[in-house]
Amino acid sequence: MSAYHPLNETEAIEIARKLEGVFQPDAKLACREIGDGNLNLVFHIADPAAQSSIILKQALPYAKVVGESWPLTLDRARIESEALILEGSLAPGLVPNVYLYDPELALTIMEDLSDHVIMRQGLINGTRYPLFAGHISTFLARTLFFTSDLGRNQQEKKLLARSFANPELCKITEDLIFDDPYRDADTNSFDESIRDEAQALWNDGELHLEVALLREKFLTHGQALLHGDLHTGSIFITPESTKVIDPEFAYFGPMGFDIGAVLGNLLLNYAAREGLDDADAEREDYRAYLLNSVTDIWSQFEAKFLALWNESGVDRMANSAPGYKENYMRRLLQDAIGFAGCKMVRRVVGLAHVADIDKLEDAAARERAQRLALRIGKSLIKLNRRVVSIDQLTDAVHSASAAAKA
Ligand SMILES: Nc1ncnc2c1ncn2[C@@H]1O[C@H](COP(=O)(O)OP(=O)(O)O)[C@@H](O)[C@H]1O
Ligand SMILES: CSC[C@H]1O[C@H](OP(=O)(O)O)[C@H](O)[C@@H]1O
Repeated sequence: MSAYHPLNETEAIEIARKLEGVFQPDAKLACREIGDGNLNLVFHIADPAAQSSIILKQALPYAKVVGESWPLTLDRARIESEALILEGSLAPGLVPNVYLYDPELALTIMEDLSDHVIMRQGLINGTRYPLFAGHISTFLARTLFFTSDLGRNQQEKKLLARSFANPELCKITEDLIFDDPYRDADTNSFDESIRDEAQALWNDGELHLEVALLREKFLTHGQALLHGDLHTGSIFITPESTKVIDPEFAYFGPMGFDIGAVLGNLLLNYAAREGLDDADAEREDYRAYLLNSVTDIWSQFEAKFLALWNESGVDRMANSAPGYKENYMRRLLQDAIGFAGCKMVRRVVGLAHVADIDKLEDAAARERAQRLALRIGKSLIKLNRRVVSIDQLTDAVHSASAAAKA
């Protein structure tokens, strides 16, 4: 019989106490369940006297945000811990250390990052993170390159892909990002005041073609091992340090999906500022910072990825075919921009929104932010296959902002 059951705080303490080399045997441990995500339990366990602490994350057999009516595999705890360990080896210092994975209880014990803040909250507070573009571009370039056919032996890559099939979590993304927002689905959730926008999404054939093409990529293009859910709620940050958490959606998919997740979530914060009553100059200054971050992330990613390719490329044809690298990087940029747009649309009309917009208390302000996020998202989706430069993203964002004000 399986020993699995959701833990309470006392049980979490007992498990943490057994972890070698962390707590003294007689330590007085305190525990709080702090999970604020959509899926799992997260326990913070600390010995305040010794100033030591750990995080114990346990998968529930269902999606917490919906309840027991939405069963979900416990194997996602294995995927998350294996992905964290692999990412940590490829991008040292950019993910938490994993101390233990227990398959029976579907739990992972990892480094406590409570001295960082969740980036979504940091952006909502208006904090700037000058090192972020450098850190996240390194994370993306190294994890994506070294798990792709460009940087890894292709037979080994196929074997690795077996452990990251992750069909149940992929299905969540396939539905919530690439299908439900474009039809009158039960899972959708939006304010009545923007029903006209939702209906426009359901009836826009040009948009549906682009989303169907991006969905096809998500379904079929096993380019590299993705984090799979790289939004700003999956990033812990300080001005000096960046740590990526929560890769339970990891699978072999199109690289642009991870890049687009980061860019799209920065742009959701940009759109949310439409609803803030900051003095205009201050608001536009922060928006300029966000857009600069977006272009820096892409430029630094491109440079780092190409440097890795030039130094460590394992595929003779890909290394030497004239024009192939340029073609590859252009397709990556196009995918990133298309996926960024999809990520924006789902967070306004689909299940599971973002605090940047939802926490705007004034209904009219929230509506302005939602409409702008949709305008930007749709424009990026429609633009994606025509993009040749990251500047086109910036232009599209400026045009959408200007049109929203007109
Ligand atoms: N390593 C960690 N250190 C400190 N807090 C953490 C850590 N991992 C998760 N948390 C806290 O738990 C919350 C939910 O974690 P997350 O991994 O995003 O769960 P879910 O998979 O349910 O979305 C985070 O927003 C953060 O507050
Ligand atoms: C029913 S899961 C909805 C949504 O939640 C996940 O995010 P997180 O684990 O960070 O809370 C993921 O983005 C899913 O699309």
